[in-house]
Amino acid sequence: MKESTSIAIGGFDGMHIGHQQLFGALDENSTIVVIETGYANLTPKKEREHFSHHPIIYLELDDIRHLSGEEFIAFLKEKFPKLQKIVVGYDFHFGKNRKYSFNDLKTLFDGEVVVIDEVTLHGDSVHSHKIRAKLQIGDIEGANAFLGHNYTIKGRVVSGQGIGKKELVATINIEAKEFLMPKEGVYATLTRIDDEEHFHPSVSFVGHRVTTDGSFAVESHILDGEVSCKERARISFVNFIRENKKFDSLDELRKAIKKDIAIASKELKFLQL
Ligand SMILES: Cc1cc2nc3c(=O)[nH]c(=O)nc-3n(C[C@H](O)[C@H](O)[C@H](O)COP(=O)(O)O)c2cc1C
Ligand SMILES: Nc1ncnc2c1ncn2[C@@H]1O[C@H](COP(=O)(O)OP(=O)(O)OP(=O)(O)O)[C@@H](O)[C@H]1O
Repeated sequence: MKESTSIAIGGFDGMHIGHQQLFGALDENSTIVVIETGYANLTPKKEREHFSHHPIIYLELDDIRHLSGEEFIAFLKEKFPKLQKIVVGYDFHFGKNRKYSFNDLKTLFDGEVVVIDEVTLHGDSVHSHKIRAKLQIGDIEGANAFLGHNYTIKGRVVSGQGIGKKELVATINIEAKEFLMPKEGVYATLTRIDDEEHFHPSVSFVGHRVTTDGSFAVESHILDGEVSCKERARISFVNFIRENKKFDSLDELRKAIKKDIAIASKELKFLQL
């Protein structure tokens, strides 16, 4: 990283299509500089690394927020002694009270400053907070279009209530607390098990199990056969199927799940897995 000649700077939660435009302006020898606010929940921690081949360093916002424009540039030049190019977006701000913009970067930095124009989709400006809002209303397709990839969460496997396999369908239950949970309900998903390389077609439930014990669960039923998942799974959201619902009996829930499986199978049939 010390050798990097170009950097892109930002929060980069989601690594969405706007962020990707910035990465496209980087050179071979480059680093993505993530400013961690503590709010990243689309691609928390190192999850961002799945969405770029450029190396990433993480800076805590609290460690740099007090810096003046000059101090910020000096800080970057110390970290990247060969720095020639800084890439930021049209709305990038930094320093005390977010007082400095790309114009200040241009004045203060003696190299090239590339400013990426606003990236929009269907006239709507693409931003991480809008992706969060879409996920929270179950608009998976909208969120995925902004992301440029399927919204994916990862977690370690936890044990469920133990009635799924006996009374309903077998599910992998995961705990994925660092990630934003989409709206409660049932989704057509793709699930990756442990270190397998491929994703299985699946149907997943996110929400409080209001029909049974009321506890919160994220669980995935694999559609292409019985599997065993030991440690962790990734769930990639493709489509919203229906809202979470309280059923009067397990039998009714079983019937609803059967329908969910049919819908998910149909939705996922045309996807290249
Ligand atoms: C496709 C699917 C849809 C589900 N829909 C609902 C639902 O609408 N309401 C509900 O209370 N639980 C729903 N569940 C969760 C079940 O209640 C849960 O699988 C069951 O309680 C067994 O949990 P266990 O795996 O922890 O044993 C759904 C589960 C799946 C796999
Ligand atoms: N739609 C966009 N078009 C061009 N540049 C963008 C866009 N969104 C973000 N950027 C740039 O990407 C970098 C990272 O920005 P940031 O992490 O604030 O993303 P964001 O999507 O705007 O997040 P939030 O919604 O939380 O403000 C910044 O340099 C920013 O200017």
